[in-house]
Amino acid sequence: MAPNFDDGDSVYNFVVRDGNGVKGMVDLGLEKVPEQYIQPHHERIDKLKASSYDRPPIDLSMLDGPQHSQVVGLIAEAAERVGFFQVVNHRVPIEVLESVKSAAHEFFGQAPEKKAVYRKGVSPSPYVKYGTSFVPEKEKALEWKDYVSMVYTSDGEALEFWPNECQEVALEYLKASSSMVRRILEVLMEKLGVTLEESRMDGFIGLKIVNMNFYPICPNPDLTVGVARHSDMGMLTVLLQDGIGGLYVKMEEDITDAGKKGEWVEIPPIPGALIINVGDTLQILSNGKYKSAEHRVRTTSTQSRVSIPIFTMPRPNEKIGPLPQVVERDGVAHYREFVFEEYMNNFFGKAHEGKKSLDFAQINSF
Ligand SMILES: O=C(O)CCC(=O)C(=O)O
Ligand SMILES: [Fe+2]
Repeated sequence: MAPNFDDGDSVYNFVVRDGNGVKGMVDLGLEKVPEQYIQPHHERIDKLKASSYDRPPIDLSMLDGPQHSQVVGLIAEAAERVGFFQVVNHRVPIEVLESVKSAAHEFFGQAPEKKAVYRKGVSPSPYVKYGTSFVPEKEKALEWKDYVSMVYTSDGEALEFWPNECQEVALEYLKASSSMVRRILEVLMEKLGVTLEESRMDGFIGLKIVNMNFYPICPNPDLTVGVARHSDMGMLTVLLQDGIGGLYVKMEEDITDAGKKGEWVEIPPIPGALIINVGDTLQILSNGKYKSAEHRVRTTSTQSRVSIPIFTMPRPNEKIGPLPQVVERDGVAHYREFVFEEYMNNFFGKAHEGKKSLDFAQINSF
C-alpha cells in the first residue's frame, strides 16, 4: 500500500526510517516533491544562471615526460584557486569506471528491503552504511539523494563485508584511484616545499571511503538539491560522475577562463575523466594555500544520476594541523591542531552549510 505523504512524519518514516530512500518514494509515482524536500529560495539552483567550467582536463601521463613541471603547475594552480580539476590518463581503466557506474545502478535498482539491511544501526557489516540525504535528523530540507558508503580497511574485509553487487569493482576502482591520489598529493606537497615521510602520507590518507550516490529523477529540480553546499572533509576526493551533469562548484576568486568570485560553475561530464577535489584537511595542512572547494548537486527530471566519490582522509586518531614547514614560512598558523576524529564528529553533526565545517579548526580570519 502506498503511504499517504500528506504529513511530514510519514515521508520521513518511509524514506529515512524504513530505508525506502528517495528512490522508493519516486517509484511510487510522485507528481511533486513533498514539502520536506523544498529548499529555501537562496539554496535553489538556477540552471540557466550557471556557466560551465571549460578548462581542459589535466593529462596525468605528462607528469612522466618533459612537460612535468608545467603539469605540476597546472595541478597546483587548480588546487590553489578552484579546489577542483579534472584528469585524464589517470591509469584507472575506463572499463572499471563503466563497471562501477553499472554496479551503482544495480545496487540501487534492488528492492528497498535489500538495501535497507545496511541502514545505520542495523547494518550487519561494520563498514557499510546505506542511507539517504546527509544527516536527515538535523536538516531543515532534505537532500534528494540515496547513498551507500563503504569503508576500506583491507581487501579481505572489503570482499567479506561490502555488498556483493558492487564489492569487486568498487575495490578495483578504489585501488587504482589510490595510486593516483598519492601521486597528486606528492605533486602538491612538492609545490608546497614539504617533504613528507611515507608513513606520514599513509596517515593522512589512511582512511578511504567509497560512496555510491544515487539521485533519482525529481519532478521539481528547481525546488530541490541533490546535495547541498558543502566541502569534503578529507584530503582529496576522486569523483566519477556519469553523463547527466549537475555538479556545481563555487568560484573562490575571479578566474578569467572559468568564472567570477562567488559564481557557481558547472563541472561538465567528460567521458573517461575523473574529477579531483581538495578537501578541508588539505586546506588545513597547507595552512590555507590549497582550497577545499564548495560544491553542490542539482537534481534532474529526465534521468536518474549516479556519482561515485572516493574520499581519502586521515585515520581518526591522526593529529592534524598546518604542516610545521609551512607555518614557519607563513609566520602564522591559520588553523589549530586537533585529532581527526573530532573533525569528523563535527562534520557529521550538522547539516551541510558550505565551508562552515572549517570553522572548527580556524583560528584567524584571512
Ligand atoms: O554527485 C556529485 O557529483 C558530488 C557528490 C558529493 O559532493 C559528495 O558525495 O560529497
Ligand atoms: Fe562532496
